[in-house]
Formats: sequence, C-alpha cells, structure tokens
Amino acid sequence: EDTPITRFQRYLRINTAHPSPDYSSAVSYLKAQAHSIGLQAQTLEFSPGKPLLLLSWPGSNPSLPSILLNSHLDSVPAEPSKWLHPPFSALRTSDGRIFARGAQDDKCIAMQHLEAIRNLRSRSFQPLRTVHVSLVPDEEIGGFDGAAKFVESKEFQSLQIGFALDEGQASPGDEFRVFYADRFPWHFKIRAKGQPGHGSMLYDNSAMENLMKSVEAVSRFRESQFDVVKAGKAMNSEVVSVNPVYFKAGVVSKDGFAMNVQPSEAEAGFDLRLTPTTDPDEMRRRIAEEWAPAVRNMSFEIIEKGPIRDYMGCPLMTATNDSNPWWLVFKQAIESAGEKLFRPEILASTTDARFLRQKGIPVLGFSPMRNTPILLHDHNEHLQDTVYMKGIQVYESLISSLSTYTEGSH
Ligand code: MET
Ligand SMILES: [Zn+2]
Ligand SMILES: [Zn+2]
Repeated sequence: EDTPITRFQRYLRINTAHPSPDYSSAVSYLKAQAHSIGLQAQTLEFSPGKPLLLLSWPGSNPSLPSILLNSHLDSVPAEPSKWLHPPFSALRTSDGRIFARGAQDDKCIAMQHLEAIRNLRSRSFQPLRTVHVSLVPDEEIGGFDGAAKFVESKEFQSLQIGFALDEGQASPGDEFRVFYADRFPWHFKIRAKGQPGHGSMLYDNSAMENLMKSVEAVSRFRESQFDVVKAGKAMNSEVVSVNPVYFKAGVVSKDGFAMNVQPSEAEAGFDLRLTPTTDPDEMRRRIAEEWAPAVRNMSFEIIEKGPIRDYMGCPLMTATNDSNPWWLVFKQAIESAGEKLFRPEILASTTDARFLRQKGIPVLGFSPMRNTPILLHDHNEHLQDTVYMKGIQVYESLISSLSTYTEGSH
C-alpha cells in the first residue's frame, strides 16, 4: 500500500535517533520520494557522514527570492521500555494514532512538505518563486554540523531565500500555533571543589555543601521565573528557564560509592534557556556572583548553543505585523484554508531557525498539529492520522500562497 500515511510511517521507521542516527537510509528514502514527485535533489555534506538533502521546485520567475521549507532528519533518543509501542514501529492504533519517535518532532512536517508539493504538482500548480525543501542533520545536538554550516555555504547563498518555514510545536487547542522567535540554550555546568575527608566530619566549604548551596540559588531563580508564569503574567517561553539535568559527584568504590568519603569535587549540569531579549551579560554576572562564586572555590562553564543576536546585533525575532509582508501572506493562507491561528508566540525550545534569522531571513516556526498533546522528546510521542492529513492541506495553502506572492500585491 502506498498512501500518505504509509509513506509517513516508512520515514518514521528509519532510526535517526541520536547517538547514531541512520542518515544515509533517511536520505535515500527521501530522495526516492523527491524523484517520484519530480523534484530536483542534491545531497550536500558539510561534515563527513552528516548529509543534508536539498530539494528544489523551480518557480517560473526564479529571479524572485525563494521559499525554504526546513526540517531536521535527526531525533532525540527514545527509551523503548517506557513506550506503549516500539518507538520505531510507527504503529497505527485502531483509533488512528501513529506512535514513533519523530512523529511530532519533526518527521511529520518533512513528509507533509513533500505530500503538499506532490498534490500541488498533480493539480499542475506552477509556483512563481522557487520552493526549496531542506532536510538537515544534527538539529537536536545543536545544528553546528548541519544548519549552521549550511547557512554559511555558497550553495545556501545561491538559493536567495526570501522567507522560510521551520518547525513549531503542537497545539492542544483548536487553533494552530505559530512562532516568531526561539529561546536560546546555554548548556551550563557548575563545579565545586572543597575539603575532602572522612564522611563523619563537618567540614566548612566542602564541594558537596557548596554545590548544594548553588543548586538552591538556581532553584530560587527558577521559582521566581516560574511564579511569573503561574501568576499569568507571562507565557512559559517568555521567561528564563533553568532545569538541572545531571549531578555528578562521589568517590567510586567497588560496589558503588564510598559512603564514608566526602568528595573533593562535585558538578551539576543545567539546561538554561534565555528569551530572545534576555541580557546575556546580566545572566553571566548572576552566575558568577550568585551561583558559582569563586570565593567558594566554584567555577562554571557555559556552552552557548548558537547565536543570540543577528549580524546587526538585534534579537533574533521575525516581525509578525504589517511591516513583514510574509507574515500577512502566511496569516491569510491559514485563514483561507478555513483555520484559526493563536497569537504569535516565542517557542520555548530551540530550532535551526536561529541560524536563518541570524542571516536576516524572516522565519516562522510552524508545525500544523492542533488538538494534539505536546509530546516532543516525551515517551509515547504520537500523532493522529487525521491531524497529519489536515496538515498536508494546510501546507498546500501555504506553499501556493507564499510561492505566488509578488511584492506590491499586499
Ligand atoms: N531542538 C533542541 C532543543 O530545543 C536542540 C536545540 S540546540 C541544543 O532542545
Ligand atoms: Zn527536538
Ligand atoms: Zn525539532
């Protein structure tokens, strides 16, 4: 059987989860799909073993800036034992839910881009602007060997992209969600050093004591941000989030940890997300003064996962008002498909859109899933078949409007 659903399932069954994503099978499969639709395909490789697939549908006026539809090939790991159905089975339940890692994040949009183009082509629709589809590696580990290198390449420059769509997040309600900015991840580690020794002693400034004090300080800040959300003053994505992801300490012994030895070193790691307008210097000051003070033998490391300002030094945000004609075309295309949009939001997580925005390209984050629980990176990630099919229709409307938009028509 060869239907939009079975084609989606086949992509989901290719295990592109980290730490060892099967990029080559994914690219062969998608290339075959592109050929069956009649799209031009080229594989770029900016880093060995990490292919990037670029598909193109030439417009009748290729001198106009083009449209880019971006998604990533990779997924985060899944813990199969915690799932109802194996994460790479793409099993469809009798009520139509398709279970797979990547079903929402973001293999759905990749296949919907292709299915929408397939349908438009079968109706002999002719775009004015060239439509490109990019399928990039490594988004989930920061995008440095994928989108980051792509936007710096001569191949990218020659595409002359005027507007791009990237992934968003599911909407539990009736309205579709659209995102005009991302938050920015800092992988952030605190290390403490202190007096080691016998487990029975009360040392001042032990590594564990100092680290725990820091963790409490971080937690207080986390609470202060969360309180703003709980009070209804801001959305989750409009405040800074900081969540501990690991603690590392202890002196290892044969059967685990030496329980009567206080360690001389301890470390904690955090996922910290800045909003597009957070002042990074102020954040760094807070970390240095309050969370990891050197006077308590503490140090810290911040790994910034990508740019937080564009080449002009401005926050990476795409305008969603009359100043951005692409926004108006986008909005109208959704509405003419008979759908409703929630007000534009900042995405709580982070996507490759930041690399495009850094180049000054307007990008909207959009994954057409409504009445759908948000399951990205969660156990039992799944997507309803009817929601998936609806998304194809929405992209048909979007692609036809965006690719035929001519300046001055709005
Ligand atoms: N998309 C992933 C996230 O939001 C990776 C971002 S860069 C570390 O967590
Ligand atoms: Zn993700
Ligand atoms: Zn994603």
